[in-house]
Amino acid sequence: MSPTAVLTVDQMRAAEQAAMSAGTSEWELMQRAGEGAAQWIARMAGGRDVCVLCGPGNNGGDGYVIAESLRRRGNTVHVVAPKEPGTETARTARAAYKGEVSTEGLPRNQVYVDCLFGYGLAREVTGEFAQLLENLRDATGYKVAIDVPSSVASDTGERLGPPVEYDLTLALGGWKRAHFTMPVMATMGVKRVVDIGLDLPADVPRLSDAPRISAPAADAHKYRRGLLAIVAGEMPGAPLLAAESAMRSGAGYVKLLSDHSHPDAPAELVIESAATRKTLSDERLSAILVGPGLGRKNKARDALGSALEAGRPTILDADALHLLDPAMTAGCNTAKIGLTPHEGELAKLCEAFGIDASSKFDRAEALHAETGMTVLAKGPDTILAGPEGVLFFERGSSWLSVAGTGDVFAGIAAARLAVRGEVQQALEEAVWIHHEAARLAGPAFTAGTLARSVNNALWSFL
Ligand SMILES: NC(=O)C1=CN([C@@H]2O[C@H](COP(=O)(O)OP(=O)(O)OC[C@H]3O[C@@H](n4cnc5c(N)ncnc54)[C@H](O)[C@@H]3O)[C@@H](O)[C@H]2O)[C@@H](O)CC1
Ligand SMILES: [K+]
Repeated sequence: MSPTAVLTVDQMRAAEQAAMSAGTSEWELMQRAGEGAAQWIARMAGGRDVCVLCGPGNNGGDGYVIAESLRRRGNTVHVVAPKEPGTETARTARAAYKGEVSTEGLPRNQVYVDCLFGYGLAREVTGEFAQLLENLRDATGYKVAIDVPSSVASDTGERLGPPVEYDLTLALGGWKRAHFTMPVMATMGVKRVVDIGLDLPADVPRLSDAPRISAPAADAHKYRRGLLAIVAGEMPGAPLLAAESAMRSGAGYVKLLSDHSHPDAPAELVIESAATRKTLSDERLSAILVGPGLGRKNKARDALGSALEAGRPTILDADALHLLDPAMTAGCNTAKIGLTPHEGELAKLCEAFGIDASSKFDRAEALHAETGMTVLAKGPDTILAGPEGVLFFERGSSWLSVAGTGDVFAGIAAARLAVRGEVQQALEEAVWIHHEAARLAGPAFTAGTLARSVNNALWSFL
């Protein structure tokens, strides 16, 4: 079992099929899933009454196993099932449940366990099922989604029925993509995987694990710890913010290449005149950041061209992503380049590189596959596509939705690249550091406060 694997419905079905071919029956898998979920629910419920909503498929089957397990533990259990089970295994589970079943209505003030639909949900939820989900949405009580919320498509996170806010979501056997896709991932409450003993594939997208960040070597000096050059442009504020966060992300030396006067710059930031081909070809440069505040005029295009020509490990953000096209990257070692687009920039890049995909996941994956560049698709959900595969992330603070946090992120990413040298590792670390800095910065922070929280965020990963 690889607990971080994030699977499509087809991959999940294949893993279950493999277990069944190896001799474990579907009923055995359902019992493991239901019993595993019931252990969590029993803990959360204490002695409270539990209401289990059962659908017509195997997700409903899990519900009957959960209901019977909780009934045996002494909880008062109500099952609401508008339809009789339609699969053989769910019928077995139904027969094993020794309590009452009603076809409609929702008792009040319960611990609600939603087993109407799992990954088999294939179309819009209507009729009595939609009514039940609306009742569940409006009910007061602790709400648990089994496997996935019942109105959500597992592969895409698409909403196919009334939205419900859950307190706990128990993924059965492994994560599905919907668990890390906005906006539905924000409705799932605490998320946990219930292990049912499946052998999950290793070559699939996975959930990022917290990184380990090393302190500098005992004999480190500023160049060995990484020298980062930040290429400024038209607007002075954004590259300065990126520099503020980069200086606190572990690199030994951060230079801002800018013709602005920067009266607010901290004394420890080295500011040199604007980037030229010559300054960017300095062999000591461990990484280059281009994009924040760059502008989109000819001068900006030239600066980007010089940075790409230098061939150093490079992060491209903001305006650089608007200027980038296949002609500019031709001849570059794209394995050294990381892109950090938000949604609009990702769409623009896909247009420039001729990629026809619509979901964030597909766009990020295809852009990496097409160009060789590593793509960090930012936003309230985050997808990283690079040579090591695709990574999903848990959500960061929603206070990050303020101007300048992207510049702060770019600074962290570029500094980690200067330290690590590997683009995908640097971007993965940067997401964690950014989220942790946001947590430490508290509510309603500004980008400047966020940038100044970055060094303390590193504590969590040492
Ligand atoms: N296959 C296995 O080995 C295991 C499956 N498990 C459970 O099985 C679930 C998947 O089961 P199923 O594939 O049976 O599918 P689901 O139980 O998710 O639901 C699909 C059922 O509902 C119907 N349906 C789909 N969309 C509908 C709609 N909008 N309105 C009305 N009916 C609709 C389908 O025709 C099918 O009967 C998983 O999410 C998980 O909970 C677990 O028991 C673990 C083992
Ligand atoms: K469900």
